[in-house]
Amino acid sequence: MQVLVIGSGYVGLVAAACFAEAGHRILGVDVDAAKVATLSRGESPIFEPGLDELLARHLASGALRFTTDLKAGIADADAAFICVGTPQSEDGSADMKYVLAVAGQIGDAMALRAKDAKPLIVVDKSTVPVGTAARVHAEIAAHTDRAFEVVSNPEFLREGSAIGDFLEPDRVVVGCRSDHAEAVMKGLYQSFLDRSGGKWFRMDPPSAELTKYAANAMLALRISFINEIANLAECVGADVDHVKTAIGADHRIGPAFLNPGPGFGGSCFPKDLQALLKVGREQGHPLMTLAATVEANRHQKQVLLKKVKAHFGVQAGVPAPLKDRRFALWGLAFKANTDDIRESMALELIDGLVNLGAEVVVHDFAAMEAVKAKIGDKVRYAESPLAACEGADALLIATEWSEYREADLEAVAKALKARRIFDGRNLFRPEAMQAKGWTYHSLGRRAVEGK
Ligand SMILES: NC(=O)c1ccc[n+]([C@@H]2O[C@H](COP(=O)([O-])OP(=O)(O)OC[C@H]3O[C@@H](n4cnc5c(N)ncnc54)[C@H](O)[C@@H]3O)[C@@H](O)[C@H]2O)c1
Ligand SMILES: O=c1ccn([C@@H]2O[C@H](COP(=O)(O)OP(=O)(O)O[C@H]3O[C@H](CO)[C@@H](O)[C@H](O)[C@H]3O)[C@@H](O)[C@H]2O)c(=O)[nH]1
Repeated sequence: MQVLVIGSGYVGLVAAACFAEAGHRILGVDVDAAKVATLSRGESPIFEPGLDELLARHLASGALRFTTDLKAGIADADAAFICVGTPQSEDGSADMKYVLAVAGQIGDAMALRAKDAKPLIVVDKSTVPVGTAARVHAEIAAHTDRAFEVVSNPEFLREGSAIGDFLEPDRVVVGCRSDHAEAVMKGLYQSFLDRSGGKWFRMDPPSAELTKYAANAMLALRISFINEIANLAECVGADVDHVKTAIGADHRIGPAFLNPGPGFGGSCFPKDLQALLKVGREQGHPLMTLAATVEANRHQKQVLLKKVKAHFGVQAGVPAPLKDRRFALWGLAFKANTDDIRESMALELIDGLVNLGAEVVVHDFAAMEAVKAKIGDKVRYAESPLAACEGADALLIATEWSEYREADLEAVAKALKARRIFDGRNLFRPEAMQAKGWTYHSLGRRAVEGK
């Protein structure tokens, strides 16, 4: 099949590369000429494991090309995927300006299609509020009388494991109203489902649109829930590792997405939750569990800083109480295996420490450049995890890169001023740390004090 993929960000690039992998001919489109030039040279503008290889292979074979001009591929396209951003507006709602702009551009370009061409399947893959398929339809129809149908096909990939998620999906959700649209979508996805054993769900477009928000809301709710249980576990002397393993063994609950952390971040949960809350308010149906999820996460993003403040005896009203302290911070990305720092808790932690007068030396395996561009010399940047620890009063861990878990802690201890770790990802067990003389604070397990 011939496919236009409009928007070459995390979702568009992964979709383009994976559809090419499935044997389709893909034209990736982006308004950002610099990004298109980078991609056309075979370089990926984002860090996503496995993406570089797929891009290189399919650019070389000619199955995948990039352009700034969507007209270049519209005449022969079977489907056109909209994968542009839907950022949060000031009132919390999803900003639809990029999606509707693309709809207008598709409408204009439709004149290049033959009058008797099969209907173009316009696929909305961006995360959008219920009713968007109808809005996109109206926008395109205002520009053309050529045949088309708008389909909602929400994307569930996670950054950091996006290629695997796309090639082997748990499920594909397609909101459409015709068998022709369903057949085109099956043609694109069937080989992935054959490989993963994933499920195919055809439904109406509004249900597909709501499914995306409901999935993210449920996942975020689980995280806020386990974070609250972790915080409570500390108060009552329980260990959240035992609790999460035991509740996760109930097949109705399941073990995934029950890891306490320093507050969820990223480009999706925070904005999608706000967008769904806004829809609830507009409908006169406030979503109470979701509001609590967001509030619990706001609190959670402060938990690690609170532990640091308590340990170092920071008192309210004392100016720059940490002015003689230096902290090493491992992890800047909102989670491991990505360079994305959108809504990363690490940035809030840096703000909190710097406001208290502390010096912060940071390390990350992929997100250093993004942080440098955002906050410049507010912190110092270390070339290695060990270098970050040199002369620091404590090590703070915000992102669960596996290399951190496997670090040589004896070398870390030599670099630090004291054996002291505040771990926002529970990378180590408290007993093991205590046996080696560490002061070790983590989430939902007892804190241990070294000698
Ligand atoms: N990032 C994720 O993990 C993820 C996962 C599932 C769904 N989503 C959703 O997918 C959508 C895209 O997210 P993303 O993270 O890929 O965004 P992104 O910001 O990384 O990429 C969007 C791209 O669209 C381009 N663009 C904007 N207007 C354009 C136009 N008129 N024509 C062509 N290109 C245009 C931008 O230049 C940019 O490269 C959002 O709605 C998001 O919520 C994201
Ligand atoms: O047990 C867990 C799992 C995740 N997180 C945090 O939750 C956030 C989101 O993580 P994750 O969901 O893995 O990353 P995203 O790439 O943001 O993916 C989410 O958002 C995407 C965009 O909508 C969806 O497509 C995905 O299905 C959905 O998982 C991150 O801060 C994680 O550190 C935890 O704290 N504990």
